[in-house]
Amino acid sequence: MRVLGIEGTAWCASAALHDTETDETRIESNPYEPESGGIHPREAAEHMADAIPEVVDTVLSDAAAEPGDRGIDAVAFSRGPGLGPCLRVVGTAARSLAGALDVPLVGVNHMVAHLEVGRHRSGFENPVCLNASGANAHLLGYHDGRYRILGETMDAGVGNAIDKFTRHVGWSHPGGPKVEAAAVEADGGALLDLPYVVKGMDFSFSGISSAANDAYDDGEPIEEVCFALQEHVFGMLTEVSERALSLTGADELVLGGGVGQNDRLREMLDTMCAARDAEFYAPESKFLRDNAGMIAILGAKMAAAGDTLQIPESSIDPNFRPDEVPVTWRSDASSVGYGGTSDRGSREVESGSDDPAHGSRESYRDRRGAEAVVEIVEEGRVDEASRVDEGIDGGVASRLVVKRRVPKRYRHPELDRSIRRDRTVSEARLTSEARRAGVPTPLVHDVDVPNATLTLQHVGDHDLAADLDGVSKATEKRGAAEGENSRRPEGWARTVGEHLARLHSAGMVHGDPTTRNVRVGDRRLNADRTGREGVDQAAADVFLIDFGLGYHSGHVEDHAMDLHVFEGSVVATAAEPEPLIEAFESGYGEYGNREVLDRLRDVRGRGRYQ
Ligand SMILES: C[C@@H](O)[C@H](NC(=O)OP(=O)(O)OC[C@H]1O[C@@H](n2cnc3c(N)ncnc32)[C@H](O)[C@@H]1O)C(=O)O
Ligand SMILES: [Fe+2]
Repeated sequence: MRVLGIEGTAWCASAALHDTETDETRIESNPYEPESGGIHPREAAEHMADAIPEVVDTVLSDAAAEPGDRGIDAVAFSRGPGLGPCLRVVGTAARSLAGALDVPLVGVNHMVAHLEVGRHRSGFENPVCLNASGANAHLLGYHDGRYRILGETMDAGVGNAIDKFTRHVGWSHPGGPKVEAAAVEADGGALLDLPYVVKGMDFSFSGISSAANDAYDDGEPIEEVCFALQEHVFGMLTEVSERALSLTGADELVLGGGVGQNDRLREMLDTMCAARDAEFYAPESKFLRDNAGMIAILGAKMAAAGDTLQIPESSIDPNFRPDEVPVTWRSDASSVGYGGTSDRGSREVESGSDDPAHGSRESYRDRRGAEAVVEIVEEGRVDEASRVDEGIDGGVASRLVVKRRVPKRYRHPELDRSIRRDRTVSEARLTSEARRAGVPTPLVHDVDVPNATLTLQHVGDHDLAADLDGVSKATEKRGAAEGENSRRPEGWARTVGEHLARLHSAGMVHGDPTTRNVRVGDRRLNADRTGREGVDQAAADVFLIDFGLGYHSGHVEDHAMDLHVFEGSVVATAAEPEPLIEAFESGYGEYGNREVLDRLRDVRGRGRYQ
């Protein structure tokens, strides 16, 4: 099959011909280069109107000149997201071409094209995908017929965030390559401190662009600012990518988008994947930046699946989100989701050590999460004096979790040290404070800041992600058979809402309340807690853990963000997220501030493609 692709969402007017038999893609592009400042939508659209007919002509006449011209089987175009005036030019050109050639029309989502090109060329089965482009930044994973958004920027796209700084210092568009070149010239001294903002698998760049502008205005050498900007921005993207791999159990990562051309970003992602035995693939530059090559490649897959458009329904969509696209071209049943059970990072080791001086160690488990190594230790008896917290009766056989935040080689060593230290301290402090506010959390037994290590009480017998994924259906049945108060996932979700409301009312934010950070079900602890400290049966078997990204805040926006992170993790996992989200919000509404729920609608609806 031979498919003509047309791209023109913002700056690149491009046409391409992809031949599925030879897997060759012929690309012709004409970029718009603003004389000053960033992209002006009207000028960009004028550029598209001039340049698109030219690039299409070139590709078509080249094709016709080939010996044994086999014609064109479909016309694919970028339907969105992008700048409305530009997209309209592309849509009109594509419709008239499909009509003239009398072939089907295919409407391609530009963001899905950015990632499918990497999947196509790597041959990976089921990767997590990081899109690092100008106007966007997000992590996607395929689940149940859609690409779900596992995490995304809460404000600017990554390229735009960097370009905002380069505009400030008077460099021409695009700024990304100039920042990369300047960063190489930095002298490697102390790393400038810039905001590093990760919330679950979401992240924010708005503070970092302004802080970089301020640093430059304060006379910091531009090379140092560029260096720090890259270390922070790409460190954040690499961290959330690792978290997505860990949470989904996926072991393949592909990179897409124009910023993916940056060597430092590729190096970080490569180092991170190597350290966790995951495969990393970044396509060559021409398949990363905008052009019609990726549109023709995905267009061909869609056309082969019969996923074509009738003219009346072929309108463009400037806010076209990747999770709105029904994935018709993948027949595989495989999925990535929060409940991923093929956690390659985990292994179980029976240690058998039975030294009474250190308590009897019945089993030892080493689990590699995204940022920490967790060891579970069975102890015969907990030494009362070693507890930082007080609260449960001594002398019970107890399971401990030893959690160590391991150094990350992909990250700048200074940044790495301060992140691990800060998170260890926050986790210890907030875990205890939350419990005092009535939210069930593990007891903190020991805090070792220099080694970024915490010793915590083991709570729950599985996490909520496993529940949503159906893994623990058996557990539920067993509970029912034993005549216990067996609870459905909606019940857990509701309780999480209540817990977050209590936490927020006490002026705290969890920072990462995903379904993996909710531990459920522990009969022994229920018995121990029920009726005490005002903790009732329903609430006592749902625990919040992992407060490393937590902080103190009474702001409605920060509280709404917690709810958004939780709901994002539910949507990424559950086949039917709606009832869970409803239960969660009703639980929150019971004890929490209504304003936060209103703000949540805002956060959700915020257009992120400006
Ligand atoms: C909606 C669509 O129009 C948009 N496309 C887009 O932004 O073009 P793309 O080619 O994916 O990315 C361009 C961005 O990529 C950055 N860029 C290019 N080379 C870079 C480099 N070596 N280092 C850092 N950034 C780089 C540019 O500065 C610019 O911000 C998108 O995909 O979000
Ligand atoms: Fe793009």
